[in-house]
Amino acid sequence: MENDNHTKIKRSTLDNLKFVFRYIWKWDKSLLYICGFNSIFIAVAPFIWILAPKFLIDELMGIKRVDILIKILLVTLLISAVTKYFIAYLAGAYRMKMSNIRFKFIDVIHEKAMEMDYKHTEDPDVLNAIRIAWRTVSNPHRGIGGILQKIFTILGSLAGFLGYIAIILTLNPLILLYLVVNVIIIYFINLKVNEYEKSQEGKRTEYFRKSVYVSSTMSDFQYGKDIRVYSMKDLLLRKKEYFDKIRTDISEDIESKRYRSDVIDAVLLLLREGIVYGYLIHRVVTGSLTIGNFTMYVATIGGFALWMGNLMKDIAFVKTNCKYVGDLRDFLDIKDEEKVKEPLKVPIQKPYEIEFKNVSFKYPNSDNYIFKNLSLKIKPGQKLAIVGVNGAGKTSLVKLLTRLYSPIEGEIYLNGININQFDQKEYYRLFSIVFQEIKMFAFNVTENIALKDKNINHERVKESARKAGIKEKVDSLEKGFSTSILKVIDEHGIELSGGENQKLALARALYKSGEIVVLDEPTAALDPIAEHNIYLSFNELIENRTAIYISHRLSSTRFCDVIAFMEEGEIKEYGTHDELMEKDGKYASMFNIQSQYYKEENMSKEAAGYGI
Ligand SMILES: Nc1ncnc2c1ncn2[C@@H]1O[C@H](COP(=O)(O)OP(=O)(O)OP(=O)(O)O)[C@@H](O)[C@H]1O
Repeated sequence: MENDNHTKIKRSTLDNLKFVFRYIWKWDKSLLYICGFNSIFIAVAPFIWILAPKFLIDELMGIKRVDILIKILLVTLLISAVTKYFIAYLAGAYRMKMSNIRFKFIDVIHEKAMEMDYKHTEDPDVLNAIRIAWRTVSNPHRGIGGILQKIFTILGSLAGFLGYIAIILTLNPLILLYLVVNVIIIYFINLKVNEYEKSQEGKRTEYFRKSVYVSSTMSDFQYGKDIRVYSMKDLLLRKKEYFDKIRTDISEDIESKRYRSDVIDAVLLLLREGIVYGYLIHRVVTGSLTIGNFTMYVATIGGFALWMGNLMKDIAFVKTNCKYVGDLRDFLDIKDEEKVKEPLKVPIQKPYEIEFKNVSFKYPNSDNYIFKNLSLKIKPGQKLAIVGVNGAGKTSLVKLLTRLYSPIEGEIYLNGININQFDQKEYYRLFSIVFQEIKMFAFNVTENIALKDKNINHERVKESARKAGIKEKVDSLEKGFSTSILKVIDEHGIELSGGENQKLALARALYKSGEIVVLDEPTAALDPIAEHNIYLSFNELIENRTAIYISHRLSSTRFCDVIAFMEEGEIKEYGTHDELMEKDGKYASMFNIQSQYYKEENMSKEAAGYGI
């Protein structure tokens, strides 16, 4: 997780706490008040049953006044009941508010995940970082939720500290010293175990993420066909088992370390109890301690040791969990590529001219250049077809144009201005794109076309669907344009065919009505009639916009003004269909191979009496 844009910064516990509290203060101050009051009650609660027995026993061993005994008992019960009530009430209020705070932190993570540079989304380190960040806020008892709980318990405990010390000092300062040393040893043992657990978190999260991926694949409808037809059940189960085994091994290792620390804890406790009880009994036997005081000291020392042990564990917990907060901050601090300080307005004069000038590019974490010194100009309103074999770099070109990735060298210009100069969001608005892998959302048809849920122009949605050739199908559905796609959110949702999805994606691009149209294999899944109709209305769809059309069906490129034939990241041939055919180069050869196939097919159909 330590590349140029994603570095781990060492942050102090205090700094991480400040980060958490700054957000909570911004979102819901009342949570801090609740925690503050809670810590006061937590501080008071243990002393009620430390002091009350002393007064009761002293009275019982002395004058035995019934009215006084009843008063002590009633006051004690009342204070105890009130304290318990408030602790329970505040705990409930805390849980509710803390959930909201955690949801807000989760939103912060999601926002970052959706806004960061696209290139980060394929980086496994970043994917792990998202998971770790998510774990920091998703569990109410760990990460931020746990820190907040503990920090106020710690404050409450510190307030009670003075009470315990005052009582124990009246017995013997050495006892206090002994107890403190005892507990500090426990603190360091705990801290070591927690830090070990933290050090394993990266690996544990990595395998958790892998296991979750396989789990979700196993129950994902989209993979269901392959899983069944290729009998993939065992393969997937084995993979999941392998990932889970590594996770479990890490957890077992941590648990065994925790177990050892608990054993040391128990031995120290036994020693402590033996020594302290022995000393107290000795004092009673020699007559220097009353039974009332004996009871009070036993309760105080037991309470103090327990309290201080918990306090130390809580501090160790906060210290370790603040490191998780550090992970969350590392994720939020992942740097995007530097943007221009004062972005330019996207020019309004259209249609747009696009120019790639000496562009070189390779994907992050890869040494292979996809393009070297690529230059290409698309004139205003021109329709460019890009063709070429698989992996030639056609889609990569679109990713660069849309600023999903940036060139390593060279520039891309829009109307003569470097596209990096524009505000990214405004620049995105220019594009109507149909990507090669079509993704539908589990929302209704209208939302899938408009890609928003407010201020939708329903007429335009229908018109776009009509032009894309999907309106008839949608109208035939019981709920028409309100029908949900996929069944993830709505059990009555529908599953569209590959071609129908492609038409819907086309309708989406038409609805957006961006000034630059990019169609990456838009008809690959369409039946010949639908494809033919799209070709017929191609000019109507695109109007006079600048357009890039990527296709393997070379016949479709005739609708474009100019064709670029790509191979190994280079434009090997460039010209109109007729020019390239005349050149008799690779394009012509590819075109002839395809048309030969059609011709042969037609001939055999003719021979079979189809008479086409
Ligand atoms: N995210 C990525 N990381 C690393 N390499 C990638 C990535 N995406 C694509 N590539 C590689 O870049 C090369 C060009 O891919 P691209 O998708 O641009 O090809 P294409 O011409 O559109 O292919 P096709 O006709 O199959 O769609 C391929 O070799 C591919 O493996």
